[in-house]
Amino acid sequence: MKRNTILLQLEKPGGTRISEKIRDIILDNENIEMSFVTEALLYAASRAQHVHEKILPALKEGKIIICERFVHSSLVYQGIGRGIGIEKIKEINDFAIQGVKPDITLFFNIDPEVALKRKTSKNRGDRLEQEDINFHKEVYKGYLKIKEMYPDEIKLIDASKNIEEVFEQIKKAIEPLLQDLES
Ligand SMILES: Nc1ncnc2c1ncn2[C@@H]1O[C@H](COP(=O)(O)OP(=O)(O)OP(=O)(O)O)[C@@H](O)[C@H]1O
Ligand SMILES: Cc1cn([C@H]2C[C@H](O)[C@@H](COP(=O)(O)O)O2)c(=O)[nH]c1=O
Repeated sequence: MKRNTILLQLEKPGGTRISEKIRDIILDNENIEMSFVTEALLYAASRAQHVHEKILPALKEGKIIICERFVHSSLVYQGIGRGIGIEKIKEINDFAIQGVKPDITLFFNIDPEVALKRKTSKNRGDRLEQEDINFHKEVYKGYLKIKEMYPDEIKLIDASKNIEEVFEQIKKAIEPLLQDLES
């Protein structure tokens, strides 16, 4: 289908009233007793609502969607970081997303220690961000593994560069795709 060029900026992984409530439960620093399985299912549930309420209707209207974080995040954080396994996480997410598949995924490649410093410079960070640095290193390695598994779907962006340079890389990565969609 020819897509029109309206960009729909969507929040992650909330983006709807219900998804935001689920996200608050996941990231609440007080929920220290949450099991890894519960965490994985809640991310999938939040994503299911997002797909149902926002993504599918927007796709039907021919809109181009930019979404921060999608299934790959769960594959690496819950599948690898939490040790549940990529296959199980893929299974529950396949059920959640009803066949929706991104045309392209941008992976902002940066040393996990630098990323964590950036993200926690203003506050102490959410329940996931407060995990030990080794967890974040595993997640980072997980993203590299996922990139090897799906080389054509994922484009690497060097996020160690300044914001202007990062923006230029993003434009270069998505421009061919936008041209394809408009032709
Ligand atoms: N290229 C860059 N160089 C230096 N600082 C950066 C760069 N890109 C982002 N930052 C800073 O790093 C912090 C986190 O960036 P950003 O909000 O883009 O990450 P995020 O993963 O979307 O965060 P979250 O989703 O948790 O809000 C912000 O304070 C932002 O200003
Ligand atoms: C979508 C998703 C996210 N996470 C983790 C990653 C972050 O530490 C927090 C919050 O996400 P944000 O978008 O950076 O604010 O949640 C995760 O573990 N699994 C996921 O599927």
